[in-house]
Amino acid sequence: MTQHTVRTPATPSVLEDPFLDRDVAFTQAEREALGLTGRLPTGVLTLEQQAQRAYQQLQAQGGDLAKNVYLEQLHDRDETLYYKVLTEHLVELLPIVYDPTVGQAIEKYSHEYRRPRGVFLSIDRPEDIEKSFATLKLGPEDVDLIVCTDAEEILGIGDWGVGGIQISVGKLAVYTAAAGIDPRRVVPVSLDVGTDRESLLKDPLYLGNRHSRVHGADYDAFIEKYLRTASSMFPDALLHFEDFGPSNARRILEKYRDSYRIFNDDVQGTGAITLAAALSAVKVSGVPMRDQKLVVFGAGTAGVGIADQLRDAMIRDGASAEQATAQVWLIDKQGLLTRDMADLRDYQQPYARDPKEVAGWGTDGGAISLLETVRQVRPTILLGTSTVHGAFTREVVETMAAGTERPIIFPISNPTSRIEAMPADVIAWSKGKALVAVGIPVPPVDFGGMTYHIGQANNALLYPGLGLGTIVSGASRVTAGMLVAATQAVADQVDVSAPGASLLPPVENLRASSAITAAAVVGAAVSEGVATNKTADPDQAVRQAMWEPVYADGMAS
Ligand SMILES: NC(=O)c1ccc[n+]([C@@H]2O[C@H](COP(=O)([O-])OP(=O)(O)OC[C@H]3O[C@@H](n4cnc5c(N)ncnc54)[C@H](O)[C@@H]3O)[C@@H](O)[C@H]2O)c1
Ligand SMILES: O=C(O)C[C@H](O)C(=O)O
Ligand SMILES: [Mg+2]
Repeated sequence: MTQHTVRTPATPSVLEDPFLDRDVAFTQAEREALGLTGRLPTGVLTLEQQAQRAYQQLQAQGGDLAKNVYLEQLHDRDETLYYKVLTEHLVELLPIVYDPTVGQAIEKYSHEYRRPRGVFLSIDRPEDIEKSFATLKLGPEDVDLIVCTDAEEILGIGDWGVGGIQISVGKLAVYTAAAGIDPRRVVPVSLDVGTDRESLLKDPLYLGNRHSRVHGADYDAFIEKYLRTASSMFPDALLHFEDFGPSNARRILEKYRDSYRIFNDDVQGTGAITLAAALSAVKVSGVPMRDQKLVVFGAGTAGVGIADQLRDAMIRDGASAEQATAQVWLIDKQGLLTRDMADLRDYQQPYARDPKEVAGWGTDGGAISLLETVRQVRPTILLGTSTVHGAFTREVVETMAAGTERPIIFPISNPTSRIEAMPADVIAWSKGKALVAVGIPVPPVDFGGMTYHIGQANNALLYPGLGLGTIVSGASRVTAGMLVAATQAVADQVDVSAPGASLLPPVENLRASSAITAAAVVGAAVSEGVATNKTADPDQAVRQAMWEPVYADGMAS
């Protein structure tokens, strides 16, 4: 019998490692030294030329999902090139790697799957958490940031099981593109606790745990084990929680915020960016923050997170706690929330109204509707976090505009299929009076001879800077003061003096804007006494920390 020798891998390992690979940008000398002789076409291109080619290939993809898949493949091949393309075309590509296209990538995850990225932790094998992180071969000081999701409430599209890994990947891509967080020092995580989506459970190609969602003590123990293991293996890492369901997002944050370096993006990031947009809008409307009246439609994780931040801002502006709380009205599936309702969530309770106060209000099948609430309250701010497409009807917007001179209207449910109203409609229905921001990127709106620039009230305009500031300061906790500093830093970057101006900084400037936000966060972490790296010059510390997509000088090693 012929003796076969063991076959060496067909592709040299350096070409398989996305942090080392430069493909045809390797020089002849590098090719020689790395054992790549004869394994690449002779031509040597620069990073810029490779980025041009990749961008051309991207343009040839048919549709946004195909572009997302193409970019993920590039991400898996050459991280530097991926981030070069992404940062150079951020305005165009953010909606592809992030919201709204990331929603499709999540829904189609098991079918579009090419290769794994991230760490997949299963509730059926909690004993594997440590072993799984250990396979990364990263030391205790090697990780700055971990984004995890259990995918129960992805954007506004619900439960997508293991496909949720793509929101962890997308959020991290934004952290790097927007704030220069080093992509070698981050980890995306899927906490696979099952799914209640029948179509996934029945799909033979579904890649996640094939059972319904686990709740209760086993779920809690799994989350606690994740937190304990991640923070003891990587004590410097910020632990970002994304798209958990309404019964867990806030509960986990409240339980662990004082003992771990955790951040819930949907509660805290969303609250902070929406407050930044509201601060800009208040400058235009002239109604002081302490006198604002807020109606929240969709009183879940994001809605109440925002309500809390706006209430705190009213208090900082001089309102008493009682007055500020009384200036918030929450509406959920039951209609306007009142204290006599048996099924209120604990975080909704502080804002539930006294039934006596609303006794004479019109009801529809027993519930007080959004329209009736707007009619009665004459709110100055209307927020949409309900996932109900079209809920802000013409009548609602017209009623809002009849009750206040410059209504502030933020339909921020994502993705586009869930938005409560499109900005062009809100502006037209309010005859150009409404001050609008939404979660997705939208083009400017022309109305009545004016151009209205619509700010993107998406936590992506805030969390990258907050994260960078947390990492640079080595903050042991993400404090309320750090969130306020981030909010104020974003709001301060906006000039609303021109009519139709955006309420938030443009995505074009996201890198510069995130650096400013990060420096403010470092300052707050130092003054709040949670910084472990105390720097005298936050701006410089932040700038130095920002990773750039370049092939480092010398040989890849
Ligand atoms: N722009 C941003 O930065 C940002 C950030 C976080 C969340 N969001 C969006 O906000 C939406 C909600 O996200 P979440 O994490 O708070 O989800 P969630 O499930 O915690 O909250 C949604 C709430 O809306 C309520 N709701 C559903 N149907 C309703 C109806 N017909 N009438 C009134 N209320 C209704 C639900 O009962 C729930 O309380 C999503 O679309 C998400 O994409 C946007
Ligand atoms: O992911 C986004 O676009 C924002 C937000 O975190 C959301 O859940 O919608
Ligand atoms: Mg989210």
